[in-house]
Amino acid sequence: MAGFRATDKALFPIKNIKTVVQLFRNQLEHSQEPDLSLLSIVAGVIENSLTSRSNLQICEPVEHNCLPNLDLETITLMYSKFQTIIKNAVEVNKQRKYATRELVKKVSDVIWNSLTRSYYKDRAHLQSLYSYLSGSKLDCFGVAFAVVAGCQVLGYNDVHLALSEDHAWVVFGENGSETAEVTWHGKGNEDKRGQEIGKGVSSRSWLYVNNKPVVCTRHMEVAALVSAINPSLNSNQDAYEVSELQQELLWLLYDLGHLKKYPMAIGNLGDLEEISSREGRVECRVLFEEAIKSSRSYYNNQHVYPYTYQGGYFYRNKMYKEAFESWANASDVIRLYNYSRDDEEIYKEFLEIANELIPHIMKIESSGFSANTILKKPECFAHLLRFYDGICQWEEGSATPVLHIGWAKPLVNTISKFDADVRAQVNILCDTVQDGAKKNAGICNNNNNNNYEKENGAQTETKDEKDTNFPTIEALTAACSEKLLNP
Ligand SMILES: FC(F)(F)Cc1cc2c(N3CCN(c4nnc(C(F)(F)F)s4)CC3)ncnc2s1
Repeated sequence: MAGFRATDKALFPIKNIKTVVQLFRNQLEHSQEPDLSLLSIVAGVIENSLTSRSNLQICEPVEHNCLPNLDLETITLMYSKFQTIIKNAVEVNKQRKYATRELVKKVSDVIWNSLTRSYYKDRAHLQSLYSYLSGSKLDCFGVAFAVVAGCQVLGYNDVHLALSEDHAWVVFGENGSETAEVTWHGKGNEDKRGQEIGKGVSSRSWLYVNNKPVVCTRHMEVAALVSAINPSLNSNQDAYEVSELQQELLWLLYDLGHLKKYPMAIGNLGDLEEISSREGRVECRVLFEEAIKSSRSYYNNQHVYPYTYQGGYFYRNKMYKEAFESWANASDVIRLYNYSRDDEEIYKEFLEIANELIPHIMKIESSGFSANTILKKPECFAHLLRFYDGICQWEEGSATPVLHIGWAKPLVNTISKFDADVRAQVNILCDTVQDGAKKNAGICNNNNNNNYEKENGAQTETKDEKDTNFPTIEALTAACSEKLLNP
């Protein structure tokens, strides 16, 4: 059983980040299960006290880093409150080893029905059990996490959190073979709580990552709650102590091996390292590469965010050719999905890259001051075509259109910045490979070694490679922009 043990209680009152890390280390390294409700309450109290307006002025700097006094009393009260809510509401049939769908649905109902009637669901700091216990508010992730923590309280250690890039649900039963929705997704969609995860059209949507979710162990559920810590004070400031705590805890989880199969958590750590790097740690660029390797190794390269984490890093550091390659690799992931109305988050991601970031790069690069401009590099043109082609293919076979005229102007603008002699150096080698879900004559750069290239056999080559009896880039560009201009 998990639990709030004497060794943990001895750490209170907690006055600094080092002691919080020690509490997490105790829980993670102890042979028994880490206690999700205890750790979520502790993380939530710290986050909320350091990011809420009320506390700003009175946060006295206790020792060098200023944490509010975390006393045992406060934490124990909330910890027992959660136990009581769950145990009083759900009678447990102790004969059963595994949870049933009814049990999971019942725990979800207890959480669901105790939430405040209506509140702004996308607000920050609504992810922890502290938010649930002190304000009866949770966000979409928070509900799923609370259900898993609730099932842990009841002794069902088969119930685990399953995470896609924009949704969360649970797995349970023998070898976690059963799945169930336990929370809502997006705005204005009926929740599907209790149902098993989409077998229908939604299974081809990015939202369910082609059934390659991150299925958490207890330790990875701790990584999820740490990843969900939100240090933001407001839209352009972070509470320093909260992001420092998050970074320390992510390194603890990293060192213990619990981020190996969790690309987004590695990406989160990469972002924090870019902002303030730790002595003696790998540099953030390596972390972004590790997140990509993790997705390729454990999730059949079906996740997009590892590439957009990396692309964002390259973009911020003015490494534009590398950014184009990361974004083209992200596009190679999305091309195999069908776009559905639940995929707005990733749609916005690609829209921002195509219509804000790439045009911004083209503006800088064509201002004539960049000596070794990317506009002279055929591989940059190849990456861009692969990027756009992936989005075109994402749309193919989807019930919902992706592209509209708003995409065309930036696209044509971007492509036309490359001179004909540069474009002519890019060959499109296409062979249409009938692949279960999507035919394609896609473009992919022969530098990326993800399985897409092997599966589909389409590459681009620069001039000095094979000869050119293939449709020229002009033909493809014209076709692509033709399609865009006359959908
Ligand atoms: F559970 C849900 F529904 F919330 C889905 C999850 C999201 C998410 C996450 N995120 C989401 C992606 N995210 C990104 N931040 N920047 C990103 C990139 F565009 F730069 F790639 S992606 C922040 C952290 N980080 C750890 N774990 C999870 S589980």
